[in-house]
Amino acid sequence: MSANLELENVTVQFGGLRAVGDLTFAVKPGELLGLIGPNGAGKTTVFNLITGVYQPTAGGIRFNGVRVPGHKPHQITRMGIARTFQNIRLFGSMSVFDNVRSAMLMHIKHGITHSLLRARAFRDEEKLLAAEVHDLLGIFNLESMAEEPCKCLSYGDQRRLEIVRALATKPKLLLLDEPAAGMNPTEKEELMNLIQFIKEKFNISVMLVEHDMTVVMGICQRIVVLEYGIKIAEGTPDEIQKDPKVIAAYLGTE
Ligand SMILES: Nc1ncnc2c1ncn2[C@@H]1O[C@H](COP(=O)(O)OP(=O)(O)OP(=O)(O)O)[C@@H](O)[C@H]1O
Repeated sequence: MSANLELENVTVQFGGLRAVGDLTFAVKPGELLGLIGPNGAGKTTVFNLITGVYQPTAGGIRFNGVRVPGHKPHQITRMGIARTFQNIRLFGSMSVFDNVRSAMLMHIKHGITHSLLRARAFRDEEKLLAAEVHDLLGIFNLESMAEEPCKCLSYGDQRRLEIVRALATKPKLLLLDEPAAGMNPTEKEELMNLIQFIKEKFNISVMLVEHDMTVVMGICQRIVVLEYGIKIAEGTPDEIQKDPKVIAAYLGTE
């Protein structure tokens, strides 16, 4: 099932700095929503609020009706929210396979004590797990590199692997933080296709933070625009591109 995320009047204050102020928006089931704004507008902070890295000073966040604040990041991952980061965060010397396997372990039912008591159940799950990892790597054309240390992969492949790692936790909502950073035009084109493919294939909602306007305007169904932590606009890519507030605050600074 796809996801429904609601932020209602969310504020977060860091000492004297209000990084996000009174922010309300929703990501609907199956939607691809863009979150844009100039540097320091509060986009990554919003991801950190949704994933439990920060707690809101005020306001509410609900995911499929369940309150998010108060839960730890790994509990929120289990609720079905996965993310990638601005800077690639893979285990460089671990193999591609093990990077994806470690993310998928989130879903192993049996703990160590249980495994000792029921070695067979553990072995069965390990086999299932390995098969699922290979399936995922196959879908994303990374199967032939499964045993390579992931630091040997090209930059584009590492970015793709990060997305695969996030998908391995079986999310209903995927948060992508600047996935096109450092990519050339061909890689960006491939990334746009990949994001749309993922959304359809896995029937998930996607939230995209991205500075590249070709990518944002090309694939997002709706866009929320932040400036100094405040929402200044929300609408379709067409509406956003014509919005005078957005042009002044954001596109005007390009
Ligand atoms: N833990 C923190 N403590 C203090 N200030 C913070 C913290 N996290 C973020 N900020 C501040 O909040 C503001 C928003 O930062 P954030 O990283 O969310 O912006 P952004 O829109 O993602 O920027 P960019 O596009 O450059 O990545 C900035 O002024 C930042 O310095």
